[in-house]
Amino acid sequence: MRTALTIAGSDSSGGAGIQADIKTMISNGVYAMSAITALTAQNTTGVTGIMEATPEFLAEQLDNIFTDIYPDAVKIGMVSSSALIETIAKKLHQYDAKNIVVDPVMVATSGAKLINDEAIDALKSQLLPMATVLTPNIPEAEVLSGMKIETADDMIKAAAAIGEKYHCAVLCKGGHQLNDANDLLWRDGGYKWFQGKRINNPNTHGTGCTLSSAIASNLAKGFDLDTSVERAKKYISGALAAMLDLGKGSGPMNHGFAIQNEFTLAKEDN
Ligand SMILES: Nc1ncnc2c1ncn2[C@@H]1O[C@H](COP(=O)(O)OP(=O)(O)OP(=O)(O)O)[C@@H](O)[C@H]1O
Ligand SMILES: Cc1ncc(CO)c(N)n1
Repeated sequence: MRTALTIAGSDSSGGAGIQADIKTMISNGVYAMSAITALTAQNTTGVTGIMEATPEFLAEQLDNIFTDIYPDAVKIGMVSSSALIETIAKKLHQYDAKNIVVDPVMVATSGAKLINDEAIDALKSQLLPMATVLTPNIPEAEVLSGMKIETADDMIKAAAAIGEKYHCAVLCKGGHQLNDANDLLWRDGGYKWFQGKRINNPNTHGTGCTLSSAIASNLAKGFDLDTSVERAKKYISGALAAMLDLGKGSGPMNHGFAIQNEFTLAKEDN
C-alpha cells in the first residue's frame, strides 16, 4: 500500500486540518500518517485557541515517521510560525522527501488567522521552493504574488509569477471567491483549467485541506500531477455533493462518501 503524510494542525471539530487529511487519505486508498504542528480548539463557527507544538517535538515526530514508514507523498497544511517552518524544511531535506504538496494555509473558512505574519516570509523562502505543487486560494495567491486577483486572467498571471519565482507548480483555486469551482494549474511554463461543477452547498469547512490531501494521495499512488488534480477534484465534488449538514457554521463535508458502502454497514447504522 502506498503511504502519505500530513504535516498540519489538528481541528478539534474534525472537518479540516489533520482530521480532514486522514479521512481524505483513507478514502483515496493510501495509508495515512501525521505530524501535528499545532492543536486548535475550533468548530464550524470559529477558532478559539491555538497551541503550537515545539519545533523539537515536531522534528521528533518527523524522525519517527521517515525512519520507519517512508511516505510516498507529503502534504503540508497549517504551520503557524517560522521556527516550525524551518524544522519542516530541514527534515524534508534530510530525508529527501518526494511529492510535496504545500497548502499555504493562512485564514480558516470561518475567518480565523492561522499563520503569524513573520512566518509568511519563511513559508515563501523555505517551503515553496520544495513544493511539487502549491495550492493557494485567491487571497493566498494575492499574498504570495503581491498582485490583486480580480479576473480569471489575473489567476493565470499570479500563478505564473509564483511558479516562476519558486520553481514549483501552482494550483490557484477559484473556489468560492471568483471562478466558481474552476481551478487553474500552472506548471512548466504552461497552464490548464480544471473545471468543476459548482455544488450548491454552504458547508465548505476544510475544502482546501481536503483537496490538497487528495492530490497528495494520488501523487503517492503514482499518478502524474494533472491526473492527481483531476482525481482530487472528483473526490471533493463527491464529498460536497453528499450534502452533510452538521454544526452551526460552515459545516464539514462527508469525507467518507466513497467508502460508505454495503461492507461498512454505515448507511444501515445511521
Ligand atoms: N461549492 C463548490 N462546489 C464545487 N467545488 C468547490 C466548491 N467550493 C470549493 N470547491 C472546490 O474545492 C476545492 C478547494 O477550494 P477552496 O477555494 O474552497 O479552498 P480554500 O479556500 O483553500 O479552502 P479553506 O476554506 O478550507 O481554506 C477547489 O477545487 C474548489 O474549486
Ligand atoms: C487546523 C486547521 N488547518 C487548516 C484549516 C483551514 O481550513 C483549519 N480551519 N484548521
